[in-house]
Amino acid sequence: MTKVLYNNNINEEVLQSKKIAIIGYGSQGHAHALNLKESGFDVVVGLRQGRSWDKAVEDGVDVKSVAEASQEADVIMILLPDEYQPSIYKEAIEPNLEAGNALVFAHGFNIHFNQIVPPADVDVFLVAPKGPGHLVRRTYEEGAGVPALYGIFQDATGQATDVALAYAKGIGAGRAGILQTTFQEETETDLFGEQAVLCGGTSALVKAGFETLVEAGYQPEVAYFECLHELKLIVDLLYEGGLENMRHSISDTAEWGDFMSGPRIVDEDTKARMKDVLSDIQTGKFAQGWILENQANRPRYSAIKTAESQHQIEKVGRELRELMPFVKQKAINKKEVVSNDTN
Ligand SMILES: NC(=O)C1=CN([C@@H]2O[C@H](COP(=O)(O)OP(=O)(O)OC[C@H]3O[C@@H](n4cnc5c(N)ncnc54)[C@H](OP(=O)(O)O)[C@@H]3O)[C@@H](O)[C@H]2O)C=CC1
Ligand SMILES: CC[C@](O)(C(C)=O)C(=O)O
Ligand SMILES: [Mg+2]
Ligand SMILES: [Mg+2]
Repeated sequence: MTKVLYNNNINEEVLQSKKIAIIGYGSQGHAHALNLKESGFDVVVGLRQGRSWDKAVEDGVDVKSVAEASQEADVIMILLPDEYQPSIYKEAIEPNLEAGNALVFAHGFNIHFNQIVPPADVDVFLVAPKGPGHLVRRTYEEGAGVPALYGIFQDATGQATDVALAYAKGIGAGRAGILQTTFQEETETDLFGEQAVLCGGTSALVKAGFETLVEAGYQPEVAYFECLHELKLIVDLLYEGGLENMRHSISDTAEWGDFMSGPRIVDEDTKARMKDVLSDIQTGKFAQGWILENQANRPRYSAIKTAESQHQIEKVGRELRELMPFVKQKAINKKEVVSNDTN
């Protein structure tokens, strides 16, 4: 089995004498900054003036411009949206890099697809949590953590691995498990997972199920509870104990239906299309398309985002969640975060 590291395998001393700049205070940025700070490390956040800046100040974090934070830090973690990283790196980070600094990423996209080419005299590594930033923060506060991958692209100082592991421990990943990877493996598996299973595959499955029931004349509210709301409860069982645990909790009727109908929905053709998706990631076709979409100011991204927000499942869901105070509460917390910054 691959070696999985936990807190007691890691000595964080190497990071204690260093200043860490977290560039960006969005989903991952706020989680890394606050977790590292509470783990006892010296953190500064690099931002432009705006919503995130105000939120970080409100959270009691030291905030400076991207250039200033990069200049004074030894370890610079770039937690900006992937598509904006290359220009901000060129303008405000690269001119402030010193030999022996560490340049860090939570996703390998820009290094792997050559959008950022760092100088040879800095360490370059990734610490990539395998979960959304808000959960990196929430689980840390609960005394738990989200697993993370680490990978070394350049080891100019000979300390890159030790610093990467200390960083991963600082954000709470050592409570859940830390695995070694490469930039190529992290980039390709992360893109595949989010497109085929976690985000793209799941959204498409949920919408198709909802539409099938509504088009057959069933109430949209019933379809919403069946195909979206209950998914969280089922996924909790998967998270806690895998497929077996989920199947232990559901009825035998559901389990038989799972065995009989699941493979009719996701069959060999689906798997062949998954392989196409993976191939587009591996060849760089997906990355090229996303880079061009951004260069054109995101016309397709914006149009699809608007259309998706108007889908019937979203309208029905908004209404139903208003009537569930326990779900609504979480939504309000999230909305506050979103309205105060972009995370
Ligand atoms: N989202 C996630 O859970 C995960 C993300 N990752 C990776 O982490 C990295 C960060 O992603 P994510 O957290 O989603 O990013 P977000 O979209 O949440 O980041 C937004 C942050 O970037 C800041 N920002 C945007 N443009 C600029 C700019 N021009 N100058 C200064 N600050 C700017 C925003 O500030 P402002 O308020 O001023 O706009 C905000 O603080 C990416 O590499 C991503 O692939 C990895 C694992 C999971
Ligand atoms: C699943 C999406 C993700 O890869 C993540 C939260 O891990 C992302 O890029 O946001
Ligand atoms: Mg991911
Ligand atoms: Mg991702």
